Amino acid sequence: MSASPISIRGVSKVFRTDERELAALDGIDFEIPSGQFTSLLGPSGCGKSTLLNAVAGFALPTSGSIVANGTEVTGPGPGRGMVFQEYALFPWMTVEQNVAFGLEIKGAGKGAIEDTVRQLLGMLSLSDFRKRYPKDLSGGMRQRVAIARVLALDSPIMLMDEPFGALDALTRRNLQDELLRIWAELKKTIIFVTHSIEEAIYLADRIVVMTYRPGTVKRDLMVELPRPRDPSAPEFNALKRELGQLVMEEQQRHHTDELRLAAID
Ligand SMILES: Nc1ncnc2c1ncn2[C@@H]1O[C@H](COP(=O)(O)OP(=O)(O)OP(=O)(O)O)[C@@H](O)[C@H]1O
Repeated sequence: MSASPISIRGVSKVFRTDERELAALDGIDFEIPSGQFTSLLGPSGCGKSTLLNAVAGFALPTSGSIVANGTEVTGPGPGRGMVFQEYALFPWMTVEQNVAFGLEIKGAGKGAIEDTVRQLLGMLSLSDFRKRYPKDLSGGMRQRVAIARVLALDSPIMLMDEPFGALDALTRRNLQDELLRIWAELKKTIIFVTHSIEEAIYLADRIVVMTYRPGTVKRDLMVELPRPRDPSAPEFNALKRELGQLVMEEQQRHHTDELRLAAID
């Protein structure tokens, strides 16, 4: 694999509706090296999901280009797996059927599918739940299945859009720890969208802070704290304050913009 499995080059995105044009992203430009855990951080409306969807190939940029695994992104592809906040599981399938689904579509053999599913269910502590249906699982368990399902495809790139946003604090921390363990073991390149500053610092090698509309890169910094990270450590809190200031500036712009739009309506 090349040193930069993801290159984002001059990416802009404009949404056009009948009434107006909305510039969601403007001139985003950065490279993500292999195996890096990058977090996109920013308040609501700064284009985090839009950028992630562009890398996934779900909604392409208006201008600029994205190269993933050496190939220009022109649509979704097996080299990039996506985990959403909403679990996106098939409700009529059991846990093991959900995890096996992508492998069946790929045409993998029965034995290979069984081996992979067994290994992933073990890795995510889901073995005892393999015959259950999503409705009989907690939110945290469902999100484990969603992660296992993406891992089954063996994509070198994992894209995660606020995957733990709907979970309670304890479950969230458990899954963050699991994700770090899996990331270290499988050496995935991850882009993780969050609006939680603490989550970004806890997880990421690198944090890209985005500006409110149009989304641009406001700050791009490496998190040098050793792992496992301690959210009560002074260095952790110093970084939290620094990032909090940056995010708050953008939140303020969001607020001002909303007031301006309300005045126009
Ligand atoms: N399909 C669309 N059509 C029109 N506008 C859109 C569309 N998708 C997103 N937008 C707008 O683009 C901007 C960026 O949205 P996006 O969802 O990427 O932000 P975000 O940072 O991920 O926010 P959140 O954390 O709330 O999901 C927002 O103003 C949003 O309303």
